[in-house]
Amino acid sequence: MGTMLDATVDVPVPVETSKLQDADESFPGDKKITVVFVLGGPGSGKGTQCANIVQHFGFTHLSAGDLLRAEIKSGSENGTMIQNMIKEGKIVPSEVTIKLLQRAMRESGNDKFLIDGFPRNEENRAAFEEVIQTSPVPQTKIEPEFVLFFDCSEEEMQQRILGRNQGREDDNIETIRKRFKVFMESSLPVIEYYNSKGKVRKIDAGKPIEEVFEDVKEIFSPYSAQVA
Ligand SMILES: Nc1ncnc2c1ncn2[C@@H]1O[C@H](COP(=O)(O)OP(=O)(O)O)[C@@H](O)[C@H]1O
Ligand SMILES: Nc1ccn([C@H]2C[C@H](O)[C@@H](COP(=O)(O)OP(=O)(O)O)O2)c(=O)n1
Repeated sequence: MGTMLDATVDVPVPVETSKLQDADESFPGDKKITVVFVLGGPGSGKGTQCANIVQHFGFTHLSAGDLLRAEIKSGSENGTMIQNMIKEGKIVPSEVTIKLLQRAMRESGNDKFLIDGFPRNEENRAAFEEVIQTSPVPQTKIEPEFVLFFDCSEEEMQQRILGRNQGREDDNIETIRKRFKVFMESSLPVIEYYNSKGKVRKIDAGKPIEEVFEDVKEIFSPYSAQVA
C-alpha cells in the first residue's frame, strides 16, 4: 500500500512536508527536542503511565487520540471525518494528526515530549520522519530517543477498556475488536521497525499499575536529573 508521500519522492521537500512547515504552523523552532513514542494496544495503560511519567520526569504528554477527540469537540472542519474514523477504529490521515501534534508541541513551550499512541501505522511513521528539526543541526529529522512499548494480552486490554467508563464512543465491543485488528496489522509492524533499530523498551503491562510504573521508572532514570 502506498503512502501519501509516494507521489513526491522527486522533490527535496515533499509537498506534505511543506504543508506541515507553514510559517505559523512550524515546529520545532530552534531548540533540540527529546521525543519518546509511547505505543501499545488499546487499553494497555499508555495514558495512565504517561501521567505518572509527566509527574516524575518533566515531560509533556501528548496523546494523539486526545488531540483528535479535542479536534472533534472544537467543531473543526475535519471533525466529522475524524469522528467517523475513530468510531470505525481506523487511523486518521497523518497530515491531520501531525498538525495537531506540532501545534501542541509548540504551545507547550517544553522540549521533552511523550507522544502517546503515535506513530500507529507506517504512514504515521513516514510522515513524522518528514518533520524537520531546524536547529541545532539544520535539516535533521526528529528521531525518537526510544519507544516505550506496553505489552499486554488482548483479554486484559478488553477488560480494562470495558471498565474504563470514559464515555468514549469507540469503547464498545464491536469497535474494540476492530481496534485490536488494526493494532495487530498496522501498529505492531511499526514497533517491529523500531525494534530492529534497537529502540524499543518493552514493558510487561499486564501487571498492576504501580508495578508497571516501577519498570517505567527504571527506563526513564537517565532523565531523572531533568525533573521539573
Ligand atoms: N496496569 C493496570 N492494571 C489495571 N488497570 C489498568 C492498568 N493500567 C491502566 N489501567 C486501567 O485500564 C484502563 C485503560 O488504561 P489507559 O491508560 O486509558 O490505556 P490506553 O491509554 O493504553 O488506552 C483505564 O481505566 C485504567 O485506569
Ligand atoms: N495516531 C493516531 C492515534 C489515534 N487515532 C485514533 C484511532 C484510535 O482508535 C483512536 C483512539 O486512540 P487512543 O490512543 O486515544 O486510544 P487507545 O489506545 O485505542 O485506547 O484515535 C488515530 O487515528 N491516529
